[in-house]
Amino acid sequence: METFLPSLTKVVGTLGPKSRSVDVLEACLKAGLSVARFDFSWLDEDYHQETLENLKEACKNVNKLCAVMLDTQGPELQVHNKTGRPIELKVDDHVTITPDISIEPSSEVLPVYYTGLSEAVKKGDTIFLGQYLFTGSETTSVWLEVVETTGSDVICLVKNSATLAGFIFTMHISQVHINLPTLTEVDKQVISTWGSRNNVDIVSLSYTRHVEDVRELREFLNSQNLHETQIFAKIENVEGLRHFDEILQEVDGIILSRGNLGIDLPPEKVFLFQKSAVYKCNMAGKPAIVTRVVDSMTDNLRPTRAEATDVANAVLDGTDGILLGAETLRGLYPVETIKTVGRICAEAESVYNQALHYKRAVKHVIEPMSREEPVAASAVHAASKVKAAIIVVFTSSGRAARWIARYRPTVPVVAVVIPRQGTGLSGTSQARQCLLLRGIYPILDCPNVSITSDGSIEEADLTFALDHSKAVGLVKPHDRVVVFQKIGDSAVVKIVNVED
Ligand SMILES: Nc1ncnc2c1ncn2[C@@H]1O[C@H](COP(=O)(O)OP(=O)(O)O)[C@@H](O)[C@H]1O
Ligand SMILES: C=C(OP(=O)(O)O)C(=O)O
Ligand SMILES: [K+]
Ligand SMILES: [Mg+2]
Repeated sequence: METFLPSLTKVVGTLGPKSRSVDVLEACLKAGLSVARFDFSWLDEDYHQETLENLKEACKNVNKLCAVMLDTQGPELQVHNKTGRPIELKVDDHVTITPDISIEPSSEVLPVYYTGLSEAVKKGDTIFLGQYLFTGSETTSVWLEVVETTGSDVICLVKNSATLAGFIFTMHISQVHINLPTLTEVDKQVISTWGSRNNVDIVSLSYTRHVEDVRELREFLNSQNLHETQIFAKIENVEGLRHFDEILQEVDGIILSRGNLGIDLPPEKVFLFQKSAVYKCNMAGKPAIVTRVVDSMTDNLRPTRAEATDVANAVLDGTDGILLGAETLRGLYPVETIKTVGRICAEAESVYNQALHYKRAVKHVIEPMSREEPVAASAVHAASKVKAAIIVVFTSSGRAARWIARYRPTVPVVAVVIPRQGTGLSGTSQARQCLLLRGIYPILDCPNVSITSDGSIEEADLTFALDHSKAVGLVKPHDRVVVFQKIGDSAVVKIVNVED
């Protein structure tokens, strides 16, 4: 049987060839997909638009919300293999990387559109190249070591035999600064057309390296009238990690891109950065998303035991969401992958040390301290004391939902999103952005109820929330529910019983 909310932890799925029909998207949503990621490193606006239209239809058919995330290309280096013919590389052979993109890629030469490469690298540096970098059992991506540079060319030693398949290969050079803007002209173009047309909920800023990158994107979004769009910084290299604290202050959320991070860092360092970064996000009350968890499910129905354990550990670390890439984009089992990840997350949530987390969250004060936040904390505390089935929170901006999520309640939180009066905003973006927060299940308020300080209307709205929760099976008659709401200037926690 399908549960309505398979897990409190959210699943972000990258949409592509294997996940763009209405049927598959409906199945993905039912399996627990909350956020759709459109990766503009691959394919064009028309392709992504078609997928998005199908997603909208699927959402309507299954009556679920799904957030839309635009992922930028950023300063990603790519080798374009126009013919699509596979390229064989043999261990111990040499291969030359050249900025001359008029050359066809082959076993001898790999053209990449970046002129500064030979000046940026030195002997012994590590370069990775592949359609989907380093999955662990390598046959489709390659590890190269820089031997020498001649002029603008870089000569490398091949460290593992591989067949590069596909039309675009991503190149990653470990711990080397790429002198290209984080928000490129191509990205600006995509945001101003595709992003604006679809009023995207989130931009995922690939290769965020400095806080200025975030500020620049914010300014650009504002210039495009995308004031409501949130920014998630994708941390993919050591440069981004080094500036993590400043970046975290400016963004709405963090994506730990472990695909790239895992090859930028020595392997033994990855786990600690994950734990530390997720912890910082938790304390700041901002969502943390972890990527690259079940690579092997791209071609297999079951994850490896290491992958399954890794998903669980990400949940125990406090992550809000798991981002699936190749698994949903071009994998054979997009729906099964979402289901499997959801089941592992739910199992880990059931043993999550919420009490310890709660204590730490209470101790860590976010400046400036808001008066409502401690009340949100007591709502979460009350929910566990009275064994509430759910928490209901009323929010306009999503802020109140974030406060509640920060204390990591063990029960689902129904966030009723009330459009802020006089702004002309519908609240849809705010509701969908809540889909990135662990445990938060947003519902859009019934559009006809206008908000006054009149108690009767507020009661009517709680009835609406409880009826909906009953209908989807989150509560049943006689369950207890904790409500967190603002009435005028006061923040209120109350405990109610669900009626028959
Ligand atoms: N039971 C209720 N029915 C309808 N509206 C409510 C109810 N409880 C609270 N509200 C309203 O919901 C809105 C929550 O928005 P707000 O306080 O601005 O939250 P946030 O800071 O999260 O944006 C407030 O306008 C509040 O008065
Ligand atoms: C998700 C990642 O990046 P990409 O955008 O290349 O899929 C990653 O590096 O983990
Ligand atoms: K990208
Ligand atoms: Mg990446």
